[in-house]
Amino acid sequence: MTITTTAAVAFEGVGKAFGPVRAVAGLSVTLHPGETVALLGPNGAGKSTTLDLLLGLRNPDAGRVELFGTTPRAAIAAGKVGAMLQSGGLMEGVKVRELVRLACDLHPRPYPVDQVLAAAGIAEIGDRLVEKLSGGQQQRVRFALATAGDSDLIVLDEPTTGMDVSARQAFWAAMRAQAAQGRTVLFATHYLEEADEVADRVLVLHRGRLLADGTAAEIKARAGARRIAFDLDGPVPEEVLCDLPELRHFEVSGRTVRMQSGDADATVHALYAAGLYPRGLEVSGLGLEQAFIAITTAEDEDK
Ligand SMILES: Nc1ncnc2c1ncn2[C@@H]1O[C@H](COP(=O)(O)OP(=O)(O)OP(=O)(O)O)[C@@H](O)[C@H]1O
Repeated sequence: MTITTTAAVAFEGVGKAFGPVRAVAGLSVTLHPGETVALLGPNGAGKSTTLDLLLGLRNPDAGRVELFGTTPRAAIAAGKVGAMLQSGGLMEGVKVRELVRLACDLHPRPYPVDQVLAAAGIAEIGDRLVEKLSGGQQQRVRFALATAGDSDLIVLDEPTTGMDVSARQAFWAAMRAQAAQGRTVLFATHYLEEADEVADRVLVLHRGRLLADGTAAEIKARAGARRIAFDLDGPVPEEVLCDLPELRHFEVSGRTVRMQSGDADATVHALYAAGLYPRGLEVSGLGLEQAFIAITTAEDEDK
């Protein structure tokens, strides 16, 4: 892979181990300016380690990380990157406005404090002490710190943890406004619906490796499977269901059967051939969440 100076983020063969655990293993990926990218993966997939490497908070054991054609540290020193990390505690004993003002003062190309507070939806709580805020409000303050100036790349590690549904929606509206200004946005999430709704591109990480890279629609298609649901009039003969061709998974609830199949036509045909008469038959594509489970499960079975 050639690293070009136009890439916002370039990982080339990056590895990071903690003792025997390979947190990130041979990761190569390029993010282009203006993309909104979700980094999706289960617990321990390597998302936070990837973001730490990207921000220069850890050094890779192997490979190279570049932001805008330079080292993470240089890019950060130049104010090109705003980050909202999962763990970082907020300074105590200061008011929201004071903390945001400090972040603005530290940024080479700061925005006015009031603008930052308003964009993050915390203008009304500027006079509150940071430690008195709810978890969701603290997340907004972290977001304000990440967007205190004119950065080209915004990195967010599970930014909506602790937010309720309406706070989440408001947060993503603010984030979209940032992306609409041409910034590159990279966020780690467990929430598949967020990746589906917010990101132009989804990177699926599992055991430190990149399992899939594409639009949410491509990831769903890549999982290949279709969802089949129907009711049966009589008792459900699970032994017959087990033998259906291409079946990946099924669950029975009362007389309702839900299954995933690699070839819905073959599975449904075999259902009829086995003498079963499904009622209310529905065949549909997988949601992103099911696609994600299908991809990561297939990977585990290959081991
Ligand atoms: N400082 C560390 N020391 C030892 N092992 C670590 C350290 N940091 C991460 N790991 C391990 O590396 C792997 C990847 O962890 P990482 O935190 O990057 O995953 P994650 O995808 O962010 O998970 P989560 O969604 O739970 O935050 C895990 O197995 C984790 O236990």
